[in-house]
Amino acid sequence: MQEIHQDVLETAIDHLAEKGFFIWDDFIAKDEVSNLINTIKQDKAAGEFKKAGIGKQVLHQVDSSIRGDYIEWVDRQHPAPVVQKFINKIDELRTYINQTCYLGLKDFECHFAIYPENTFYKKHIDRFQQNAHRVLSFVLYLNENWQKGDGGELGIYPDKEEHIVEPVAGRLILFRSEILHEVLLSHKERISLTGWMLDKDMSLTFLQ
Ligand SMILES: O=C(O)CCC(=O)C(=O)O
Ligand SMILES: [Fe+2]
Repeated sequence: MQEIHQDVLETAIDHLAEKGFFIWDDFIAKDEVSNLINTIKQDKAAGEFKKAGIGKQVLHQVDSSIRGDYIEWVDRQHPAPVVQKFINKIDELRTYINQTCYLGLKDFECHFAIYPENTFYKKHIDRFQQNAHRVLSFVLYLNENWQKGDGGELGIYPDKEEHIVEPVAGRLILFRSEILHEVLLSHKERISLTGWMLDKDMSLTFLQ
């Protein structure tokens, strides 16, 4: 491991196994947070964001009564070095989780998300028939100066317990994709980088 401290990795694994989720503050440095925010602003201005839908391919539909965010998928082709750095860190985490938990995580996918004022994402799970390969979900929040009353918290419900997670800049939440969760009504624009670790190499999906 180069970037990530061993202690926090071990704690993350323990929490994932015991509770199903782990909150990781300051996952990236402050200047990286600013760089990602600027990247989102530029990409938004360049028209890279599309209204997010539910379901994949032919079953894809846009329904604002379920989710109101706009997304841009990002991968290693994205030109911003800060995106590459984040992806490398997620990959390092994926490798470590595989070595310790044998989850067989082969790949990941991720997108930037913008929730405009007064939007939300209703209760759902990330692993379902059409997204059967999502094993772990992660969300990096990028809301500088987030304050109580701004809304847009993540509600996460493992075993009927309720946890409310504030979407503060630099915080990453990692959780098992079958856990019920929602984005509560956001009273301000809310930005994040959301992704999934997958038990399948997506470059091979044509074999499906
Ligand atoms: O942004 C969040 O807190 C969660 C987003 C989410 O649940 C999703 O995109 O599937
Ligand atoms: Fe989700």
